[in-house]
Amino acid sequence: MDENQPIPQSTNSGHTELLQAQAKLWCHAFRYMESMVLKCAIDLGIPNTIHSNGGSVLLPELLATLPIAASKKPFLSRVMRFLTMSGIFTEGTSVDGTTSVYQLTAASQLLVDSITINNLLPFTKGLISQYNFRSFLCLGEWFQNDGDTTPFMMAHGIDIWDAINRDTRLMMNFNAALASDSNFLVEILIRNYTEAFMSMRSLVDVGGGDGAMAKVIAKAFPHVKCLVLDLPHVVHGIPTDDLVEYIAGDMMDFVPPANVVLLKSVLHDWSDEDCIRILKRCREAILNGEGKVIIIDTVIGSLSEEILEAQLSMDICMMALTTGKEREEKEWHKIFQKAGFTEYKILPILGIRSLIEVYP
Ligand SMILES: C[S@@+](CC[C@H](N)C(=O)[O-])C[C@H]1O[C@@H](n2cnc3c(N)ncnc32)[C@H](O)[C@@H]1O
Ligand SMILES: C/C=C\c1ccc(O)c(OC)c1
Repeated sequence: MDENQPIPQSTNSGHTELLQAQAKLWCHAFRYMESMVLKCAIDLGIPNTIHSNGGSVLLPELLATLPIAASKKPFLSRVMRFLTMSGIFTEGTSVDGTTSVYQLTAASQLLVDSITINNLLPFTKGLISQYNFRSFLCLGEWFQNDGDTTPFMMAHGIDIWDAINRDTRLMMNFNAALASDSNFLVEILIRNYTEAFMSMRSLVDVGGGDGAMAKVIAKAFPHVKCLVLDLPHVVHGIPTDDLVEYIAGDMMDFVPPANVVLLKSVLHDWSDEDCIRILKRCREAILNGEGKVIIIDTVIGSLSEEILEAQLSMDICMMALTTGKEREEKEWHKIFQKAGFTEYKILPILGIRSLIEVYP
């Protein structure tokens, strides 16, 4: 056969569309393979290995470096082929034409653990954790249930915040996951939102976790007094820090006073009623009514298909794990009004997320 001839497709069977629909169905039902095989690559340390090898690795080098059993070596190229198809790696042929050479893509560069900046490995691991998978398996049953529960609670017997409270490992992984996301976004913020930081006097990061974002802000803008409010078991596990002050408390009851009140990835964990309650506390915290609330969360809608898919996927994730949701602008507008705020401005400067300034 002539090597340059494409393999003939079944074009005249009269069943092309039907067979394409079958392929679509296989792909859809198999979408979790993208998660599972990515998890496999992370477990084996493949992104780190390619990075430490100078960004490019030959298959035999990869096989020699990774912790894999001799009998499993013939299987690795299939994992790499799959992840190349889904945009995690690129695959080419070595100069001498005898073997494959793999490189990182922009996406897998974010999974390199040795880089402290732009390292989304902890967050990605969090997304593909067993806690999540088990919750998603309960989604159908949850819909048939009238009780006041979440798929996470059905799977694990307790809600996500209690689970984090009881399981130290989960708390460390969860805090590290969110901290990596915050570190990623705050670097973009200090470059693109500089003037706003310059004019701040004090900032309280409500539900600020281990203080990752507050610490970067305090370092970049030393004139801003930074506070972090989180639940007692989160705050008590954190070593004290000269840059930020940690306050243990419940944001439903009290938010310490500040010029700017920050809520990142917090409101999407909660129902509209809970968000209104949290926002009322935040509004009361703004010193002399001079300042604002800054929300970093998703406003559903994007011209980028990939960003929209990420937003709607995180919405399902919030449905499975929490009592929250991702919101469209009109839903945000309603809760701001009900919490007593007058105006807001959406700055779509953070990809999947937006920065929303809300004025008292
Ligand atoms: C999704 S995490 C976001 C963490 C951080 N803002 C970030 O984006 O990196 C939600 C945070 O809210 C905290 N939280 C949950 N309930 C809270 C409450 N009632 N009062 C204060 N913090 C709370 C959790 O402990 C957790 O750190
Ligand atoms: C790490 C995986 C899950 C997760 C859970 C709750 C959140 O609010 C969240 O915000 C981005 C992510």
